[in-house]
Amino acid sequence: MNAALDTAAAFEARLREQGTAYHIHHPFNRMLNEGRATPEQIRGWVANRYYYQISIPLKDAAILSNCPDRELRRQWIQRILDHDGHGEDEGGIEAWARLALAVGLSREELEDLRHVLPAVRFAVDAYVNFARRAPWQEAMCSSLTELFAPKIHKERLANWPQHYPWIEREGLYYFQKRLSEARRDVDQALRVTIDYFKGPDAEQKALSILKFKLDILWTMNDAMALAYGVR
Ligand SMILES: O=C(O)c1cc(C(=O)O)c2c(n1)C(=O)C(=O)c1cc(C(=O)O)[nH]c1-2
Repeated sequence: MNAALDTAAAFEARLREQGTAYHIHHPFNRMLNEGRATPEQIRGWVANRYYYQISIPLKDAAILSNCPDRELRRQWIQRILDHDGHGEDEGGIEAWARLALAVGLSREELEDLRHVLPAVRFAVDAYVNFARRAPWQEAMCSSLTELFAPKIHKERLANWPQHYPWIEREGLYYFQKRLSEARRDVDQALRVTIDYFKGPDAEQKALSILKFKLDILWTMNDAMALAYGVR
């Protein structure tokens, strides 16, 4: 029993070690969070990331469509509600739209996707397509970049108000909202991943899936750095 717990803890530690390749370390993200970005660069990032935001529920619906486990579906469906909203809750996509308005984009230019770069679109679509085709446990595992997301959201909440006082504070609500949601998401996805990927080969497979997802986020930043520059 203890050996099984040790193995699970060691596997989780290896997953967490992959955080060295998280986009928090990308020069474009570092520029944003260290206060060196121009309003145009911030607007470019927000408009491009919107494509990720609107694709997340499609990705999660694809996972649900492949998952025969009712109990897990009952938990996983919360992700779609978080982003699309339900009842009185406007949801994360609307919160992202508020961020866009706060940085000076119009709702029209956000929603018609005119600023979305081809490589960002390809990278995000690769994530959705992976979720459509892969076994649902692999697709759930690929969400584990969220292990590293609370730190990046916290950096934005801590640094953006001082570096970018021209952005209305309410615009940053999305990042606050994600702090607790991401922690809960990670608990679910970690449980599935630790249960499903047993043994060295399977663990290696999980690590390669996580790397694939890290690469998606990194590639989005590469594309934005090329289009909007890095200072
Ligand atoms: O701002 C970020 O850097 C960042 C990263 C990630 C991530 O690591 O995948 C997500 C989010 N934000 C996010 O807001 C979010 O809702 C989300 C869902 C997922 C996922 O893979 O299911 N990742 C992320």
